[in-house]
Amino acid sequence: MLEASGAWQEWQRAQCRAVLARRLPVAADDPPAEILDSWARCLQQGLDFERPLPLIVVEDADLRRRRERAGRVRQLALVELETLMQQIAGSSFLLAFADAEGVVLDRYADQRFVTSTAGEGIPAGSLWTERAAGTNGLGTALACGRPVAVNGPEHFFGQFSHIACTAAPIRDADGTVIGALDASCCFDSRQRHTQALVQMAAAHIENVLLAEQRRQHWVLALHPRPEFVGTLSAGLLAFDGEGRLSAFNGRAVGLLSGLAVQRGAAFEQLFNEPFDRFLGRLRAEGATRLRDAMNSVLAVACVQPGEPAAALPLVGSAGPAVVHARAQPTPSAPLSPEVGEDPAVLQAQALVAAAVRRQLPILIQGETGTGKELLARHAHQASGRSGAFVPVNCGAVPAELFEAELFGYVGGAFTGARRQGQAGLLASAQGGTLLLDEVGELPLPLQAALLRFLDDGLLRPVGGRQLQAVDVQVLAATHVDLEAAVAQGRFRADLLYRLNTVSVKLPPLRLRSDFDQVATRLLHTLQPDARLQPAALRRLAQHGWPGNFRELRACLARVLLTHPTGLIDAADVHAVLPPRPQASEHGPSQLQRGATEAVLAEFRRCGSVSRTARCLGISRTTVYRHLREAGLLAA
Ligand SMILES: Nc1ncnc2c1ncn2[C@@H]1O[C@H](COP(=O)(O)OP(=O)(O)OP(=O)(O)O)[C@@H](O)[C@H]1O
Repeated sequence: MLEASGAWQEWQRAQCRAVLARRLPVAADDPPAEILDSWARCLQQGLDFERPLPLIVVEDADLRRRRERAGRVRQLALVELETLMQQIAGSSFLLAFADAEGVVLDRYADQRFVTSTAGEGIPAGSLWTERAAGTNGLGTALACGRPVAVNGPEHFFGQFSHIACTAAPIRDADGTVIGALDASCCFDSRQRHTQALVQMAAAHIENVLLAEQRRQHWVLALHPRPEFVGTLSAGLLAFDGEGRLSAFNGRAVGLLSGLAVQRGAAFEQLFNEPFDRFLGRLRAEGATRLRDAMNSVLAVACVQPGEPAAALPLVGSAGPAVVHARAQPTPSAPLSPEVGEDPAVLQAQALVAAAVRRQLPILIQGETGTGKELLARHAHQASGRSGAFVPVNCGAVPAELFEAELFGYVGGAFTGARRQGQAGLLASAQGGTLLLDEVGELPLPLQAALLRFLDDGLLRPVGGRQLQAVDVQVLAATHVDLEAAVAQGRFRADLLYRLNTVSVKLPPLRLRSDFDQVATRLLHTLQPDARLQPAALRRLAQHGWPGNFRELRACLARVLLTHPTGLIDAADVHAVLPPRPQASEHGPSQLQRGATEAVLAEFRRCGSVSRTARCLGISRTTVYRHLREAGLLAA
């Protein structure tokens, strides 16, 4: 916050509230602190909410000079912008790279956005400092040195209140801000994931710059788990020949929190070992572990002075000898055509693909049957990992057997165990991906064991003493609100924060914008020559679909049974749909109630859980859940 007197702060907040109240139809809460700080800076610089400033665009010659001066960071930014283009394809957006002075040097835009008024308003050469354009993504990220999102009315000038921007500054190895990336789109079509993608892109550029600019130093990549050493979650630290810290990235500060991560710090201030001894170990045995000064063990990969920067796993293609061999991800896995064209779904798909390439844990949320497992399979494919995809339903395995199932057991570990013991699911996912489906159902003691595994990547088979390191990409899926489960003490907060490093939410069928396409495609997989009349599609779209894709498939299969000719009209659809509440645009609790009522109606009609599950195309667990919610079964 700015240094300011209480009266000035009060006046400034009153101004902000007054302006927001005018811009928003309903009373708004205070905007986030970084927005208030930015508005305060704008007011201090003499800007007036009521008097927008004309856009400043630098001359062509100046733009050329700036592009030349930006050099390497611009080269890297252009590569990242191209990748981002593919990742957020389908939504209407503009991506920009600006220099440290806030001048847009390059922009990539979706055709729809570039020809809109908003898109035309952000040309190459335009100046976006707060002084020139008030609070905005690029200007505010550059001013505060942190990633920011500026949504619609949070822009200082009302003329930008139809735009949402998310921007992240880029720092060089000295920690100086040398540019920023931004993604802007129309406020109404903003996507929550864009912010994470922009931040990951900026972090990647910073890592490459650090490795390149400290080529003559020892560059270490660290993480508590070995398989994360080659990902964006790793901390990077560069040490000169004397063992003095010369550069580090933001993740390193987080991983070594509590220690003096600052330029000039001695290796020994951060680690429990003299620098020379560590180098000796590195030469002799290719050291892969280090203890920090708080005695935590970290996996480490190291690039020696003079080695090409690309030797560092997360900045180039060739891995150094000291890191585990790891399957190289495919650069951009093709999108599965089955998934659909809904922008939120495409966005989720792009985000998981980007996250697995960096081996980050992902939490996939969505109602039952929305395609969470399908998305997880896509993520596995996109990771390029050579091991197996192993899905496990945490609600289906009895709690007392689950630990053995997941971690494996040694012979004679418990009554009924096989004599020779058995490897667990985690071991079967070695080099591949484990999907923990219905992770909210994981019993509390197992949550602790899973957390321990996520922290150190070591398998502890039940009844055994030997630890085994495995390299597994962990994905989790859930249809329940895990934050609420945490509040109720049913789920560990620390585990949730590990699992949801990246989190995506799949929309239910009733809210998908591509409903007609997915229904038609699903019908064709059942009977290629079948056709849905437009009125039949409309009737289908009115239904609430508590079982989402499973229910839709079961319904289409029923229609085809009675209409083998395959030309389906609204009455045919109506005949196989149970009476139930219509799709609603209201809040989730009402939708949830609608789904429970629909399951209850079907249960009353057919009288058994199994038949209800079959008719609706949902699992029996889901039917039981709704019956519990309706009070028909004990919780
Ligand atoms: N976009 C889609 N188009 C057609 N079928 C789909 C689509 N998404 C999912 N399905 C199908 O719907 C069924 C349920 O999908 P999936 O198992 O991935 O959902 P889920 O969200 O994991 O369900 P649950 O929460 O009950 O485990 C599967 O048969 C899957 O093939």
